[in-house]
Amino acid sequence: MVPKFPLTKSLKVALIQLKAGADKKANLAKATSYIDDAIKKSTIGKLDLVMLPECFNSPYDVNQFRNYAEVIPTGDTTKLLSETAKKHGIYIVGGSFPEIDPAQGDKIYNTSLIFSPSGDIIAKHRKVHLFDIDIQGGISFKESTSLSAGERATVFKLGDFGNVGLGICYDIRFPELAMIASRNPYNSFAMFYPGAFNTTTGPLHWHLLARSRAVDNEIYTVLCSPARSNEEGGYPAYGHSLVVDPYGKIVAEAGEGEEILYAELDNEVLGKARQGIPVHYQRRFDVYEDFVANGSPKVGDL
Ligand SMILES: NC(=O)CCC(=O)C(=O)O
Repeated sequence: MVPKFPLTKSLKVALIQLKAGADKKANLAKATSYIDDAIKKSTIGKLDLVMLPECFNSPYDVNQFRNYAEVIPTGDTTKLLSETAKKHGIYIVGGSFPEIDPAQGDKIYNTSLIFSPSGDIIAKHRKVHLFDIDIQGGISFKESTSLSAGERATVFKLGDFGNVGLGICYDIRFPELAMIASRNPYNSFAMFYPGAFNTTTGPLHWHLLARSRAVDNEIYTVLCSPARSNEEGGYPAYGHSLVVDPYGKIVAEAGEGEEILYAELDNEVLGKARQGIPVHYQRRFDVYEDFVANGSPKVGDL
């Protein structure tokens, strides 16, 4: 008998691995056209959710974020994603895009929005850990030169399916966000990460991190990347959008180009993983602290 676990029914998803260019209008048109196509051509039956990658409406470039930034909820990107979710009656994980917040002195954030099938925003996550790295002979990137960091973890209710945690790309390197989302009282069944790893760090850690967060927490991890760009001087996104199950097994993986990736998050698999290998219930909080229940992590959805 499979006990009752946090994913109440299977969730059918499509991940849109697309390449964004300099023209914002064209990026938005491409995203909606891919969403329409994903729904029309679904190979797994009726979809519940469609996900976009990190920075899908702009180049991934610290010098460009301010030029593409929009106020939420009045900006074009928010309006378009809301209309698209409503038109199709589907959840949308709106990748991420640069947000400008006039209430915070015009600070810019790397922000992800989740839309319900009626077009309402049900969650908003501002990237908590900014991507500041410098690998000799590899890649240097410093998001903090133009972006500000979010101040809280994000967990939201995905209708009847259950709870989900949300992070953006570099956030996946910090196990705490997934740990917070998967433990009581949040008890999420998945972490969603729009993310743009690159050709240096992707081969090193993309799969390892997705599988680690999945197996540590016995949850699904869902990572949606931009397609690889071969433009001179552009950010070399890794591609390989990925869905990993609670055993740490890859259930779907994209290549490097533009692609729609379909996957089903199976509630029975999640139940069986937790039943068969019950680490989820064997933690020794008498030996080490349950920092999620006893501490007070900052968690929100909007
Ligand atoms: N967009 C990002 O946060 C990139 C993160 C990344 O590539 C990494 O290695 O971490």
